Amino acid sequence: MTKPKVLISDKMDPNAARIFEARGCDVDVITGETPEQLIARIGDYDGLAIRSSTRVTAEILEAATNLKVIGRAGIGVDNVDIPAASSKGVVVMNTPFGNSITTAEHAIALIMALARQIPAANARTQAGEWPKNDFMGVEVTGKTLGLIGAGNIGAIVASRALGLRMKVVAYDPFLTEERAIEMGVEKVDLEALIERADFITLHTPLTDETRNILSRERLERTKKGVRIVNCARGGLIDEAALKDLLDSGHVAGAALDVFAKEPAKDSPLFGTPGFICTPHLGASTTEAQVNVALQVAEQMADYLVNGGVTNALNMPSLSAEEAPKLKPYMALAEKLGSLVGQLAHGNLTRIGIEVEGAAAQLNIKPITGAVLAGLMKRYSQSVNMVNAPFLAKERGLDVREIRREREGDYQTLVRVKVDTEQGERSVAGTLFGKTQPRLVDIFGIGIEADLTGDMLYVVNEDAPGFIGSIGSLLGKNGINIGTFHLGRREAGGEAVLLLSVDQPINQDVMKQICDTPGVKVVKALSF
Ligand SMILES: NC(=O)C1=CN([C@@H]2O[C@H](COP(=O)(O)OP(=O)(O)OC[C@H]3O[C@@H](n4cnc5c(N)ncnc54)[C@H](O)[C@@H]3O)[C@@H](O)[C@H]2O)C=CC1
Ligand SMILES: O=C(O)C(=O)COP(=O)(O)O
Repeated sequence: MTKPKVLISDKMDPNAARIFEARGCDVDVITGETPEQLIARIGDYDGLAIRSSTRVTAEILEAATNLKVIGRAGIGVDNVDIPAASSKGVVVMNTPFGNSITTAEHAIALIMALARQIPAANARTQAGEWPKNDFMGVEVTGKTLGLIGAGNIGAIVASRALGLRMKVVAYDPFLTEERAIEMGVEKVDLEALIERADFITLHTPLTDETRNILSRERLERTKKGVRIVNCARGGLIDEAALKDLLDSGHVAGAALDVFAKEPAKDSPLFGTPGFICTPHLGASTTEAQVNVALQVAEQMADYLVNGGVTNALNMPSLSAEEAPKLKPYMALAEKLGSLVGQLAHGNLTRIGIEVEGAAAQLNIKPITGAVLAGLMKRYSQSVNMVNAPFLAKERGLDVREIRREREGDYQTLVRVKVDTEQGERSVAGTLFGKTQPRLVDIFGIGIEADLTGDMLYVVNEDAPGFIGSIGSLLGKNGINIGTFHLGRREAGGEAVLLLSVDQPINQDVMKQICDTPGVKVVKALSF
């Protein structure tokens, strides 16, 4: 049998190559190549091991004719086009915990560096100035740290900050009161955090929701003298606004490990008084790099040699026997979870997963995993069907599974119920033709829809002419409708319109839909 071939394309601890070889893979280490060079080379490889420098785009995946697995020695996978990898059948794995402590420690180091202006004081002292009177610092003891994102790294930062006798207030839509109490932090909403924090530190992935989370408007509402740290992802902060507010003195200090554009070689922030930066060093300790290198090589080799799946972001872990029966239900479950995640606002505290009829005869754990993965995927890049139940438990989400005999019209039904701040809401779906997922109930309104691609969700008052007005509004804006699904509570009552479109709907068109008479709720969805 020929050995699987692995390419390590980013600088990685040498333990990774050793493990690949010990586990029966051939390995090449070729770092720093251009995309064109990687495109020319990638066709030879079964596995690609990366950190954050290699961008695995759709073009690279197109050329990767033998590729079976991409392993990220680290956490963030925003440099991998996961939908493109999935559609090519390439498994994407990461190492969700290996560098968390190290990154949290970097955030704490930057908080201390800001409080005492250590980099500037160091530079001027070594230049022979002895500027003892120019660097009055602040104590962190008793100060309020605003934590945006209370996942793995955020929780470690909170524990260290509490040790420094800071008060920690945290904003995270998935943080429950119980988990906040366990962490010793006060759960707050984002606006309260912005107004109360003396220091702010970011620990979220970069998603459509978190992009620009520290916008100009929010930065302007921070406390005068606030100090800000970002060791998560560039793009979370409006860098131009940060520069203006540092210049005006409203923001006393900012420390960035990550930038919207990396490598950052000419940022306008460079040289601004109060500004500190490091070149994406959050994960750069010997300990973390050994952890992630060993783990990624073990996981990738296990997949290439034995077919075992661990920490995959786009594939469930399943035995060969169960897989074919469960897969269509899992696809349905993932879509229902994703729908609820996109539509339910506020803090989710309880999730009920009811499986009825044919599906209830199977092992429903993967169905639960798929619902939770769908539900949480907009909050965390690292979530998958394997780790979603664990993450839900860790965050204190109350997950209830119920299986029952067939009761209603459908041979099989999967229902997802969530308790939100607006009360209980539920959606349900079934399989058509044994394999095709279909939504059949949305918040108590019967409908029949395939959840796929870009979609538009509208709640409106049922009235003559409404559907035509939405159709012509989309047509006027050059947006082609793929499928069109309708449901209503009763004639003249609340109605739901769910349609698939051939391209994402921009903000301007969303606003026009919002302004259409009779519209109560509008949301762009993506599956
Ligand atoms: N600078 C560096 O070298 C490193 C950076 N990172 C980055 O740190 C970030 C956090 O990593 P982990 O803690 O491991 O991830 P995680 O998935 O454990 O936690 C992320 C948290 O962000 C929360 N979140 C999602 N959307 C949110 C929103 N709109 N507002 C507030 N919170 C939101 C999630 O609920 C979750 O609790 C990732 O972006 C990762 O890529 C990770 C390692 C090294
Ligand atoms: O793990 C992550 O998300 C990181 O950002 C670490 O990036 P790196 O592996 O140091 O390029």
